[in-house]
Amino acid sequence: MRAARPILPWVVWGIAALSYAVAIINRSSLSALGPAAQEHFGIDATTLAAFPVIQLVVYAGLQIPVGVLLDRIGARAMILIGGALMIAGQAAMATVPEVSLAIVARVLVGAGDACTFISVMRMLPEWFSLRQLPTISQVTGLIGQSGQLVSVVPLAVLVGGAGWMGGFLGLAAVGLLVVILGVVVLRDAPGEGTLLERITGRRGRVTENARSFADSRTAALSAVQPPATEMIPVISEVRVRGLGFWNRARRLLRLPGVRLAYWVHFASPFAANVFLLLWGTPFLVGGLGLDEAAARALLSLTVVSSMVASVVLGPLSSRFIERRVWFNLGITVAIAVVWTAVIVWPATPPLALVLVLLLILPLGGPASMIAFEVARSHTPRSYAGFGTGLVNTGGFTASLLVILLIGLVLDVQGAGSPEDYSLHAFQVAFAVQIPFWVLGIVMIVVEQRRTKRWMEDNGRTLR
Ligand SMILES: N[C@@H](Cc1c[nH]cn1)C(=O)NCC(=O)O
Repeated sequence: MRAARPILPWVVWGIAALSYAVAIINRSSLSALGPAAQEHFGIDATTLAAFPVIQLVVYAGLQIPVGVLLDRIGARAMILIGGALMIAGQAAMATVPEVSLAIVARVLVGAGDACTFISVMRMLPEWFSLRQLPTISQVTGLIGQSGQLVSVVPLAVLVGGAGWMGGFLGLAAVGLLVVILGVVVLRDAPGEGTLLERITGRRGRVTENARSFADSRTAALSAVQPPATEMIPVISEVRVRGLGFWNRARRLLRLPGVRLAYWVHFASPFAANVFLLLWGTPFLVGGLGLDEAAARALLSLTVVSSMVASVVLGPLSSRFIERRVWFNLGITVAIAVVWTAVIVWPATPPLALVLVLLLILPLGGPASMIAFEVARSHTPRSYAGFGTGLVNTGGFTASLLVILLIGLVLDVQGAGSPEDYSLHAFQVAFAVQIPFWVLGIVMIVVEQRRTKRWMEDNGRTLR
């Protein structure tokens, strides 16, 4: 008799993905509330712009420490700690009277956000088969990114109706609800208990009988090979006493596959992040002369395009595992080419070209998820958190640098504020992306070759 298919992996994944969606809601909670925040704290636009930058700095800066901690205390604890930090941050945001304290609140939100995504990604391989993982990861990204939609309309409506304090306390309450669900449901791996079970000292039947797709011996799964991470003995699984951070980092970076994953994440998502986090609306309105409603409608196109790409790329990169890096590279090159066309266009670019840009640009987000697949294939298991955190810094450092450089280049041209914006100034400013694409694309090609050679030399096949 065939054993029933396990349900627990789906339940654990559902709460983990929900935690990530809440992290994104918290991350983007100020995106539609700029004027409300300015009015509430009495701040100018420059101070307002500091919020997303500080948050990104905190997020990117914490990826590696969070990754190291993740390998020590596990994904369940990190997701719950992340949730608690975000609740504290949003409760503080709701109640503090001064902008300096609001920045501290934002740092808490950024720190909690930094704990969430890579912990969710670390948890998935414990519950799903290698064949399922690319699709599950993409859908996780899709669910998370849909959190952005919540912060745009429902949160703005909530703050409009219940006021600043009511809105942000409401957000903290949603976070609390999801953390409570996490305390009851999240488990690092089959057989490991929930936090509630740890606190009460009682292990329930669900934990005792837990099975995952990763270890079940169904006919479909028996064809799937064991994870490559188990097979790469370059780094000893034995914890070496006193092995310091830099030593670990050096050992990890010696693996060409890990470096490849880093550059894959570096090259693909920054253009979309930069556009969606800060410079998209100013460019569409101040550069192309569209009205705000048209800009919003065009920006919503990016969400649709990103969702379609997530659904397509997961199964594709699972089916054609040898080509997954080329899918990422193809998307990055397409983004670079279309953006470059907009940048060098001698007059106002035609609407058709802008539409193509807005459809191609968001593919970088789902494409960057391939980096985590590459990292998983090449990172030894006990370094998985560290590796995921390291890879995740790629896209976010690139995004942060490009956001700052665009602002700087606009300022240098004397076009730093809305009344001075011009198409030409934006075209020059957005050109700062070009060296980032060139660097990313060259490094992907170089590291892809090195990885291939390394695998041949070590008799490995890709899994
Ligand atoms: N590439 C993004 C996630 C994504 C998935 N689909 C669209 N974007 C990423 O790296 N996310 C990390 C995070 O913390 O959100």
